[in-house]
Amino acid sequence: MPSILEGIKEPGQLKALSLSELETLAAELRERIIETCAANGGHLAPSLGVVELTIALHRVFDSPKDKIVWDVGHQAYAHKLLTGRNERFGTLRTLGGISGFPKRAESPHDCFDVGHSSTSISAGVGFAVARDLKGERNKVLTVIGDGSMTGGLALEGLNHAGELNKDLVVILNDNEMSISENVGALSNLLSRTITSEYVHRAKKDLEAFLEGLPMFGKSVLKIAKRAEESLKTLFTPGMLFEAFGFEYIGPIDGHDIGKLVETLENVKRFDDAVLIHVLTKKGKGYPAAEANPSLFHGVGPFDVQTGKVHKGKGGPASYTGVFGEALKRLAQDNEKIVAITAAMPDGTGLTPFAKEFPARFFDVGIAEQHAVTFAAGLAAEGFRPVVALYSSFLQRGFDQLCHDVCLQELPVVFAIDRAGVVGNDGPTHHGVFDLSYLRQLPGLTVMAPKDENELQHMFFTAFSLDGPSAVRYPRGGGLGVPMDQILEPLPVGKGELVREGKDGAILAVGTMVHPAQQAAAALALEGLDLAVMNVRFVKPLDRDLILSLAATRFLVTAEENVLQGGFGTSILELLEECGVTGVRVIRLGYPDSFVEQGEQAELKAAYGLDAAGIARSIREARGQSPQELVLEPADRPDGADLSSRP
Ligand SMILES: Cc1ncc(C[n+]2csc(CCOP(=O)(O)OP(=O)(O)O)c2C)c(N)n1
Ligand SMILES: CC(=O)[C@@H](O)[C@H](O)COP(=O)(O)O
Ligand SMILES: [Mg+2]
Repeated sequence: MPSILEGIKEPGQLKALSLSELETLAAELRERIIETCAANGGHLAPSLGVVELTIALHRVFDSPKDKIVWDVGHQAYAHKLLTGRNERFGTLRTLGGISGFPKRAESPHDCFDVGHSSTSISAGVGFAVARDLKGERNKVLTVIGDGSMTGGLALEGLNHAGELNKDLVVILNDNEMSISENVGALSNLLSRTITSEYVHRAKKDLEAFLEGLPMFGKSVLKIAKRAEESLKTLFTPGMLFEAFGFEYIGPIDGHDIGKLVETLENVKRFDDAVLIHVLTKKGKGYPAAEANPSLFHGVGPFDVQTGKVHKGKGGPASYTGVFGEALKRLAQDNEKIVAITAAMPDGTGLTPFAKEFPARFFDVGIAEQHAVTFAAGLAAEGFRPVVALYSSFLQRGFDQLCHDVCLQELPVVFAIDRAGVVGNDGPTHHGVFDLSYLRQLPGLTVMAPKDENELQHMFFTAFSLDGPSAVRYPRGGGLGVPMDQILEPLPVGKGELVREGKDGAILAVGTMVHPAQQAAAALALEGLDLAVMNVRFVKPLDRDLILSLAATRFLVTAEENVLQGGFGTSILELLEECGVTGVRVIRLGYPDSFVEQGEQAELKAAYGLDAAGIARSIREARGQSPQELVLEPADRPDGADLSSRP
């Protein structure tokens, strides 16, 4: 017998289902989500937590006329399955497949593209105001997690929405988790257990205070005891959201479809700003994910039966891990070093530091802007903060980087992880803009390591500088190079010539150095003798070395960044500035379009940023016919004996 899910081609069909059929559908959705994430990896725990909520939303409202705006969008798998994408769901997060996030281009039911957090309320206010200006009638519903609610943008949205008091429903999906445990005062307020602890503590403090006053006796203590109930009422999330101008409903059980449907039916009739506080369990329905929601937040392929995540090939330590270890070592010698993350202690490799130096570690929640300015304040008082963020999330903190750090020349170190393409998370998460937005900032030193050993020296260098600095490095494993035990500062603004050559030079940044060496080795066999420079410092540039290489009259720049305003552009600027003419410059990088999702290697190959692609571009530029590039096993990072065709 076909499952209920197989029969759902569009969400309107949910209206005909009974409560028990909806419950069966919830189980089928979970099964489909689990099997797909087990094969492809994905945001399993967030999506499992909102299965009932998603069913209820589609049962009560009429998408796409009614707008359902997901925050982050990593929890929208059930939404995708109920809106005509069940058959293609097996392609989730793969090249050319279904996106892991809502995407307008993918379905009319995805009304807003997303991937970064805390955008839903602002977007929802936009939808609501647009609706009213156009004189249309539809509901606007935003679904935001407790973690995403800690982002400043969400609070800006709430602030505006409450004042406008438009017909807007904000659903707060409170699972008491961000990727790791949620943090911050707001999270404490939302938390059911901590709320009651807080009330208890407040009561105890009041009692202690009153006992200390001789003129008050036991009778006042009795009053204080009675005050406990009033305190409970006082310290509720409702109070906060009502202060923002929202009607507060909840908290309600987010796994009770009947209750959710009933609540949403009631809310459908309101035309004010309403906030529904829904309590859910992250990972609901899959024991391994319930037990370890952080691991299963965004998980790689795993075994469904055992819940064991498949190990990769083993391989070298990740750049992230090397950063974390190097930072610990540096912090042992320098007590002024403090570390800051915006809700990603594991992802940025700061967890070991946090364990060793709990008082010097700060998780500020999903608050990149605050993270950067907070670091600036610390630096102004003589501390040496490192702000560890993913490249694409640092985009949020650009003004703070410019205005609060660089303008004041404060020695804040930026550990910019996930630079370059990140893989299956796709365009919202690729870190392909940072070189462009970093290199324009006066006084900022910008480094990119060719391997994980150089990464640790770069952090040593960064902490030895008097001004701001950034080290950008990719997602995933290093090259497996030997690691120096003694860390040393690199000469600032000096590159490294890793291969000599008289016919031209490849100027390669970070992850591009190794493939550039491979390409140069292959082209040497064809009679083309190219030098390779490990750029190391995108800012300040090693002008002398670059100008000496320009004497060959053929320069190729290679970077994992968009070509617009990136490293290659800086070379054109340098040549123009120095009046150097007659040099052919080929710039390799990502184009002026958003890079799609796919495996990192697939994407690099597709954009000509692997060894084969670099060699191909060089041959084409020199008018040579395409040839097969054969890589020697020793040239490959994994040592595998493979050939790549350009
Ligand atoms: C601006 C930004 N910073 C960081 C992230 C990484 N990130 C993705 S989901 C997430 C936690 C979200 O928590 P919550 O909103 O409570 O959703 P849950 O996963 O608990 O359902 C974080 C930190 C992001 N997507 N966007
Ligand atoms: C949704 C989100 O932004 C994060 O969960 C992100 O997917 C994490 O990616 P990494 O696996 O690179 O840490
Ligand atoms: Mg949460």
